[in-house]
Amino acid sequence: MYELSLLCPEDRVEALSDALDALDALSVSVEDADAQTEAEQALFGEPGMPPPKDGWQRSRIVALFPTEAAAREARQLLQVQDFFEGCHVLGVAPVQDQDWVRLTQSQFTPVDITPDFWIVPTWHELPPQARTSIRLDPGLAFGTGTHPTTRMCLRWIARRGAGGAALGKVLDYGCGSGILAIGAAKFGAVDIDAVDIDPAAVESTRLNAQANNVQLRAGLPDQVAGPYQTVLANILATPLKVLAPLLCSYVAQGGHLVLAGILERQADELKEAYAPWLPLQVADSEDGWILMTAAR
Ligand SMILES: C[S@@+](CC[C@H](N)C(=O)[O-])C[C@H]1O[C@@H](n2cnc3c(N)ncnc32)[C@H](O)[C@@H]1O
Repeated sequence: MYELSLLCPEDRVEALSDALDALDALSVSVEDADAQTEAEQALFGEPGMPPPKDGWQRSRIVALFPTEAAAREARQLLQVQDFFEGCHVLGVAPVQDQDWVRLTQSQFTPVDITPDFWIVPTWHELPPQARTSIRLDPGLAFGTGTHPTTRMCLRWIARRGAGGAALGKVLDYGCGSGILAIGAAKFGAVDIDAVDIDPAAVESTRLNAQANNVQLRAGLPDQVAGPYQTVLANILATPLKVLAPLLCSYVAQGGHLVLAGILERQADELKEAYAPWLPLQVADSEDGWILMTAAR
């Protein structure tokens, strides 16, 4: 296979990508041409905040073609179009044949949450020390066990569950892949709701629960039926602040609220936002992220 690489300004990305699709490119990918340089700019802000930028200043577009002739023909056709003004051809080059499945799989290896609790992709053997495990492959929804926010929530679940304290009825609010809900089931919870605003996450949670022989109810947030002994929410600081009264109202007497997706510097604003309902405390930290918990 051959790849045609182009450099273009922000306002040409869509036209060029559409044209490459129309020219039967097998795939088209768009990258920040200034990534890892002084000129790199943030593109996404937190949900609820204005995005810092609509698109990258300069993008590198890479289109894959089955033959060199097809890649060169696409280059020639594009160069004479009006919308190509301001764009540049970086080159046409062969792509090394690789075992892409093996390459992708090699990037996802078993992850330890505690010495004996592991997240393991289905194509890997279970590590011998994994007394408890979640089988999970990377998919459309967030939550593979590698992100510090997910890991801290799982550690909290494992500590509490392994310590003999019942997790009781559990709510995983913003379930993504369902990893926290499945983790709670692995540590003894039997009555579990897992909800997300993203239908793809709900579907992913259902499939991952099935693959792990776990019973839970996955759905949209309107299916929440509290109160719960354990409320888990790994979202981000801004939505967590907006959700404060709602999430606190779901926590049963004697229950626990566990929040992640919060940066160290955001601890005070979260404490303040939750103070009318529950006294949040920092319970764990990893790589600049913190876990905040409260008991009712
Ligand atoms: C960071 S992911 C966490 C996924 C998983 N629970 C974990 O810990 O890895 C956050 C999830 O929250 C969902 N989400 C964001 N805002 C939400 C809201 N207001 N209500 C419910 N879910 C929300 C997103 O769709 C996403 O799947």
